[in-house]
Amino acid sequence: MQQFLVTGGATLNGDVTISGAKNAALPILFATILAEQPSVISNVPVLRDIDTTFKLLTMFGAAVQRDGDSVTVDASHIHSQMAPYELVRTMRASILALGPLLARFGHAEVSLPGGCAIGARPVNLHIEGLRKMGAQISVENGYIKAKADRLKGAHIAMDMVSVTGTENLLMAAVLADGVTIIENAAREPEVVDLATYLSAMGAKITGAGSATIKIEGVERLIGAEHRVLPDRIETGTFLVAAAVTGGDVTCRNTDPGELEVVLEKLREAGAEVTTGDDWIRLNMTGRQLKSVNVKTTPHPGFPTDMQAQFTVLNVLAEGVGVVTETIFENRFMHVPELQRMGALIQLEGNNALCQHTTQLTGAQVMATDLRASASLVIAGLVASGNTIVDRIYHIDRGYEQIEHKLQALGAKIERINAPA
Ligand SMILES: CC(=O)N[C@H]1[C@@H](OP(=O)(O)OP(=O)(O)OC[C@H]2O[C@@H](n3ccc(=O)[nH]c3=O)[C@H](O)[C@@H]2O)O[C@H](CO)[C@@H](O)[C@@H]1O
Ligand SMILES: C=C(OP(=O)(O)O)C(=O)O
Repeated sequence: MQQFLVTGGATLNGDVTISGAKNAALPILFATILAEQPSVISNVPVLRDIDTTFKLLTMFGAAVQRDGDSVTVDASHIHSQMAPYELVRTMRASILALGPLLARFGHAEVSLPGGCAIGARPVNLHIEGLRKMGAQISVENGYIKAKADRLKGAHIAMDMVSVTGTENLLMAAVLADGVTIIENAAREPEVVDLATYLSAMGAKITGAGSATIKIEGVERLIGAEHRVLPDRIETGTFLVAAAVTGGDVTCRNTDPGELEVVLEKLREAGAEVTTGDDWIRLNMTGRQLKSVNVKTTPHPGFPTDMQAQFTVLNVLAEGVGVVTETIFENRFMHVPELQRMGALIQLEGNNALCQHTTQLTGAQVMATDLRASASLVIAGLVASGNTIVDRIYHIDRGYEQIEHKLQALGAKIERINAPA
């Protein structure tokens, strides 16, 4: 098992190139299933979740070829519509295979993903939406079994905002017979990116990025080329790392428009943030970090995937910052680990009260999920001495070469093998 060894004290300075967004690349790669011709998807990050997706696509019978950051998927010879538990349990987003397999082949069998460190994460909205479109769905032996000769357009009002739920229904609706309306749809940029790719394939979609999406089903889709949008959460993670180390970092190949709320919070925290078309610079040199209150909500609100990083920021800032998590019921697993590093945090329900902590101290800490791992690395960058972050397979799910990118900015971080 691998670990990160982080030695605190370095100030981050320089440029970092942001990768394509994991949470956009995943649905888009599953959407390639919808066409008989190959699609070419570029700006695909090298990540464990992307490898898992390739394994699933290959298992279905698609031909997947990577050339640099471009991936060609040829789904013309799909022969299996089954996503097994062994793979689904390593990546919840495997549920995104359900909509496209069912829409194109009329049947699909996908393991239930189950809960994870951040919450129970049911998929009832995916199932209810597909049922509304005429699918017969049963859950047997831990598998969702879905059938429909051809899905039918439907009016679906989602009880809660769900990102992958919206994406699954969108991918199902593009080949359905008739018009589908998804109300209370997720408005995340990754949903819009998926809709842009589906439209390039010939889908008829309006309203992506708003709470109501209208889809007019078509008979078939064709292969298309698409460039995945930049990863706003990777961007935000590097910006927080720059802020807490008092550094000056420019994120390149990114999109400031995707993370306006996060940039506003960083300014409120005392950082100088400037932006161009495809870059964001955060300069903290000689400036005082101030605490900020953050409350996670669906886009365009503050993203839950940036909550753990802002928890660390608040611990290091002057004052008391309250971090409120409203999306997931258990997304504070990083808090006990940060407390082991000396962080003054009090948990009260879904609020974390973060008090200024003069000095974090290096410790051996355990990563429990993707963004929790990122927060522990950030804490290690400012802690005294050495921090060892265990179970970094979580971080490898969603951050491309994070140690190399941080090293290039001056951080002292190494990937090491855990003692046997
Ligand atoms: C691969 C991907 O894109 N993952 C993102 C996606 O996860 P994901 O799509 O799984 O998250 P959702 O938006 O679906 O979840 C939001 C909330 O709705 C609940 N819910 C969801 C579906 C459902 O059928 N029933 C239900 O009750 C969830 O338990 C959660 O409390 O959006 C999350 C919220 O922005 C992000 O943290 C994840 O990084
Ligand atoms: C929670 C995340 O991912 P997933 O939905 O794949 O677990 C994330 O990207 O922070």
